[in-house]
Amino acid sequence: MGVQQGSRWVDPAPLEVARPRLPWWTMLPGWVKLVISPVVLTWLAIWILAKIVRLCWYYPVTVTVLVGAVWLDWWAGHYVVGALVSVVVVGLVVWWWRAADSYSRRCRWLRTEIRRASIYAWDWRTVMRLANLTGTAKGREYRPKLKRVRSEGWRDRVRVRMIKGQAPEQWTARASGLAHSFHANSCRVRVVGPGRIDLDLIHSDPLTATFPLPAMAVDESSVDLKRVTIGRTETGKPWRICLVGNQILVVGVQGAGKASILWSVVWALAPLIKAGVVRLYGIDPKGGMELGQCPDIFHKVVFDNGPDAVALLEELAGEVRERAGTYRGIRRRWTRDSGEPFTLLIVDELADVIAYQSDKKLKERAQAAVQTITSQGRAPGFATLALVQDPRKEIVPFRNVFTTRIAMRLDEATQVDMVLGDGVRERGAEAHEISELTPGVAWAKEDGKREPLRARAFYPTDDNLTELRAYINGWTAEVLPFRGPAGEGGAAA
Ligand SMILES: Nc1ncnc2c1ncn2[C@@H]1O[C@H](COP(=O)(O)OP(=O)(O)OP(=O)(O)O)[C@@H](O)[C@H]1O
Repeated sequence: MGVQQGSRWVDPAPLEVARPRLPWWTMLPGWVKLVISPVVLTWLAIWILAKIVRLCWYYPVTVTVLVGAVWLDWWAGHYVVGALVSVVVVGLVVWWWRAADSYSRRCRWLRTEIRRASIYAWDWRTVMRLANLTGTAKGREYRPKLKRVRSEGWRDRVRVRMIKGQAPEQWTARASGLAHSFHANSCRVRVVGPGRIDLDLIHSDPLTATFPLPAMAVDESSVDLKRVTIGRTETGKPWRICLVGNQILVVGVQGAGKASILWSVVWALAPLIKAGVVRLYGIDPKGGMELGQCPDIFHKVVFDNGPDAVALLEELAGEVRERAGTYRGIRRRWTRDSGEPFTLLIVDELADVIAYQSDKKLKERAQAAVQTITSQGRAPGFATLALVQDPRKEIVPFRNVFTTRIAMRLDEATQVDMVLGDGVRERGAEAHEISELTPGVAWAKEDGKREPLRARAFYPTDDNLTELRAYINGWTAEVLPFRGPAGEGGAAA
């Protein structure tokens, strides 16, 4: 005999006749059916109402327009409705054609509803089954529920209620298949609450344009060391990093744009550096190729990885210990009114200082000093911004003391795990896939936050660095009279 599974019939054995089995309630006596019919009808009415409410919730504009059109049709006739629809459609096409940006900004709801109906709701059941994301228990199929969809142009955010017993990791493992099924370039899985996840289906990269440095902060009160803006995130928000109580490691191959993070941080801090609230120390083992562009904004700067660099590190490590000692029992952590400057150590190519050092003794001293600064500098107001190309353990053995880790373009997937930690790449942080054409793009992961963040640092130009230097040193551009050979007037800065 055929066996019913849900609403489907399983083929009977050969020669066996498939006999549909009638639902149990059809066998009930007539009077029982009569008695329970009001309950059944009420339940049916509630169910239909719930479906209508659900439809209005997910497609509010479509439902409103349809209801409006039906009412107008009844009130004014078919021709009026036809003319109005034509005008609206032509208007939308012209708007999209002439001002695509404002169209996609203002008509996001339209795009959302169209994409929800035509891509996600349309294929949801099939994709879930084929991707093995459904489950069966007691002959009943359980399916993840498609909830709210939000189309933002470059990505669609699709909220999903998982089925019971399911883990976000099961979705992460199928992210690539989901991206292909829903016509996206990639898919990231974010947990938004118990049993609920967001699928970010990405269609294009919003970080292809470079971001110039913003105007310099007008005064020191407008700079917050806990929220230093160094670029833009892919959602268009400011990319902020916290310097107080934080140690930052930036990893990226040559040309990944590490220096743009460095200068964006210094640019944002400029008023504080000028006012003496922030003191910069720098080590640039590449002979000053990077920090040598603004050497005089540093309290101290060394352009090699030899004894001078190690002496500077040891001096700072000593200060860390000393300041921590003076805080003991008096204050818990550095604040602006503690009177001492906040100290930021910038090391361009950390590996040169702590790993590629030929003198073993110097190497050990440098490692010990950097470890002291990074592990104990948190409370007494010492932060480190270390840039490195190679994240291997042999190069940076104490990666875990850096509380914010930034992965720029990397060579291999395994390096992403080394920088950002296990499991972060699976959540979408594919730093090894950052394009060579987008230097400055990075994935950042802060300790204590589950989700990594994708962003692009500001692009500092040579002129910006000249301005930075002049501002911090208090130089003013003086306009001098220019006398050409013929005695003509001119101007030069
Ligand atoms: N944020 C950015 N936006 C746009 N372009 C950038 C950005 N940062 C860097 N670039 C471009 O990428 C090039 C390489 O950048 P940069 O020298 O900063 O890389 P790096 O990682 O510091 O390299 P290295 O390890 O050799 O010092 C720069 O010449 C610049 O043109």
